[in-house]
Amino acid sequence: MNHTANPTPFSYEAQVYTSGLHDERPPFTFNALEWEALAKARLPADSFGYVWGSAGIRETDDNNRAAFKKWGIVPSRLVRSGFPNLKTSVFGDEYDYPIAIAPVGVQKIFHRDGERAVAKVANEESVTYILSSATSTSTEDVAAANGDGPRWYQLYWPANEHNNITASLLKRAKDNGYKVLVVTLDTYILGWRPSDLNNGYNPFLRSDNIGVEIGFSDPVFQEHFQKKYGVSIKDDVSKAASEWAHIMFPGTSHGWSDIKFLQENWDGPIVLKGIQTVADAKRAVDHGVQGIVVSNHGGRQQDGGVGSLDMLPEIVDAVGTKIEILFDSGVRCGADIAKALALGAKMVLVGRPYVYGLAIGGETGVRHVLKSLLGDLQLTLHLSGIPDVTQENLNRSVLRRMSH
Ligand SMILES: Cc1cc2nc3c(=O)[nH]c(=O)nc-3n(C[C@H](O)[C@H](O)[C@H](O)COP(=O)(O)O)c2cc1C
Ligand SMILES: O=C(O)C(=O)c1ccccc1
Repeated sequence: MNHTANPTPFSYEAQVYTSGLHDERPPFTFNALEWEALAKARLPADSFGYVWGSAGIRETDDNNRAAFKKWGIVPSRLVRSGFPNLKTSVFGDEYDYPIAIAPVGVQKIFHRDGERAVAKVANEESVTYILSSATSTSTEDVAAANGDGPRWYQLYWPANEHNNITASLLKRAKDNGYKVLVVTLDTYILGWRPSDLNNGYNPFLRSDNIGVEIGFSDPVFQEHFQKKYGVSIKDDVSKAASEWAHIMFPGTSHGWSDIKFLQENWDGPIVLKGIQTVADAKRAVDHGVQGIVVSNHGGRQQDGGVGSLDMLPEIVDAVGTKIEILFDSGVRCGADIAKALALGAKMVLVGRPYVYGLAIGGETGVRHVLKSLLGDLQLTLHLSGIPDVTQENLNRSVLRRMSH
């Protein structure tokens, strides 16, 4: 199937300059590094702390950014190509753009329109939407907002004793048109995050229980809760929220042999998110999954870690011909996306930038961020003489490792 709704060449800057002639200004800055500060000015301290937060003293987060700066793009001249084609092919399907909306939970703490706004804009801009299973909007409502847009489903994986709940979550995702299952492996418990610890803030345990919608709307979880406590969810909402939080984040990891259960309960591609070593990438291949996301969760889980991009080349060298490799953590601009693609990623997940856009301006903000990143990516490739994002044209030969 082709997820290609938008075949026309992309040129956001041309649109912006033309509008400028009529005194129309973009909704907010194009400087991607200023989005964080704008979001901070808009949000309550605890929700800003939640999106900005990283583990420990933020070394992993810092290393994520530093990793991009170790590579420079070297341009080729006199290349007669038009505006670069950004289409990419993953798991046998074609997608208009090589970026996806990273799964981010509890989006209503950033804007009242939350996941709905993001899913709607993702469809309009033809960007793949990955729904977090820790969201403040149900699987079904997000699918409705996303319409015929490309969408994938991210699983926080309940412990084996709750396999019936996992099966129900997967069935709902399948029934609602989510094509790829992304299983996050690095977050069976939340990391040590000083910003949230300072605020005593866990979005699951807030009084309005904003991050538990997928659980509360799940018939198998409803039944489980009723059976265990003898009351319905609405009769003891805070107990139900804490029960759901413990199911989603059981505190201990699954093992590799548990992957089989997911394969038996999902008939599309399965992607493991959070891989950081060659050994694990090889295990993923051995266990027959279709893809991995080289990711350290944006540095939010384990501190003192390597930059996610630092690990990408060796993982691509080891398993790149056997499995699809996606990437996230630290992506902030078009050149970052180009570097991750050049190092072998098929698709790049964007996290905090679009959340900042959501916080700053709801749908308009998300649209501006996506268009900016794609416009920047496209011009960066164009001016580097790179006609498209296939490995044939966008590969390590366009990068130089810098000495600093
Ligand atoms: C506020 C927030 C919530 C997140 N929630 C989830 C989630 O529910 N599931 C998941 O797999 N990853 C989650 N992530 C991690 C992202 O999917 C992604 O790996 C990370 O944001 C990438 O790093 P970046 O923010 O530096 O781009 C979350 C990240 C943020 C910032
Ligand atoms: O904060 C996160 O990184 C995350 O994955 C999460 C966990 C629980 C609720 C929402 C997001």
